Amino acid sequence: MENNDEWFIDILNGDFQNKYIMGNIIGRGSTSTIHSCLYKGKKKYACKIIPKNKLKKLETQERIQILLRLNHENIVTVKETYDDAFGVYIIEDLAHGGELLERLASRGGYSERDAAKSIHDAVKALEYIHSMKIFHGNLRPEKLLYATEDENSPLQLTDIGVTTTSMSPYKILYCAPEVIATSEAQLASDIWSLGIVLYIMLCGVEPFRNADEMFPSPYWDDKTIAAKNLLACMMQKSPEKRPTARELLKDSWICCERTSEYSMTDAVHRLREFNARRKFKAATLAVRATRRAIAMSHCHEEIRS
Ligand SMILES: Nc1ncnc2c1ncn2[C@@H]1O[C@H](COP(=O)(O)OP(=O)(O)OP(=O)(O)O)[C@@H](O)[C@H]1O
Repeated sequence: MENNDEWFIDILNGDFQNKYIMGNIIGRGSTSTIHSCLYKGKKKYACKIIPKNKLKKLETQERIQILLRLNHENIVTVKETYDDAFGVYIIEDLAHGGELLERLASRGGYSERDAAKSIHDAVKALEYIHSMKIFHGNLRPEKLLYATEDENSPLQLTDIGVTTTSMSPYKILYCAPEVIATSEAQLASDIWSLGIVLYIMLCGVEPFRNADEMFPSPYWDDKTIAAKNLLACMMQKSPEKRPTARELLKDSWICCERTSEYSMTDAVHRLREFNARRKFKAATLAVRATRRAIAMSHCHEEIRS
């Protein structure tokens, strides 16, 4: 078994506590807990705490090296990392503007053009990491956060390849067919996952797997051919046939060239229901994960004493 005690800098001996004051929990995922934290009494950051028992040492060290190198306006910047016997602590920019679907669902209505603007930001982030041959591997709506509360805030991608991806039924919704079949993701798998996010944004329901009709009535009656064509390309079964992120940046719908400004009020109602269900499922997974982490930390304490 690996000795997890000293992966990087020991948080207890390092200067984490001199620099940061840990604040409230602002988010929970199935592998981590996210706190706000205050740097030198001045600037707020997010601190993501991942228990080491959910990570593989070498893989995590490599991924953290990558994360620290990333620098793009549509990616949440990782500032530094720490670790102690319990976990890895990733200090990153605090995304003040909340999650993508939360913001859309809180609006009275939104258009294909509004959806395209957000997707354009997500595609720019993918183009950047894909150009370095890095894939996200776990792209879902909660990985797309607004940097600020401003209406024109950039959308940012987070959690690039840090956690090991367990396949819960909830996560499978966003997994490309090749990931479900082989558990191996590739660059094109991110394009499929983003396609699912866009599908949900446009009609407020998830795609019906194995259905004959990809765009069933009444959900898709008022959507443009350009939007449907784009989705049909992004969600092709064969990964080789999907457009690359670079190609998507030239797509006229994504670039908002004549993209419809008609307000999709039905979609927003359905999106609110979808979002409530999504939050409930994510919270259930997070509670289970927290219980497991607490049980593990008790074991750890017992072994130490
Ligand atoms: N930098 C950040 N700023 C603000 N909120 C954040 C930040 N990072 C994560 N969050 C919030 O915390 C929630 C959980 O984060 P995330 O999904 O990355 O956890 P996770 O444990 O890696 O998830 P999983 O392992 O289930 O994929 C997000 O949905 C988001 O609301």
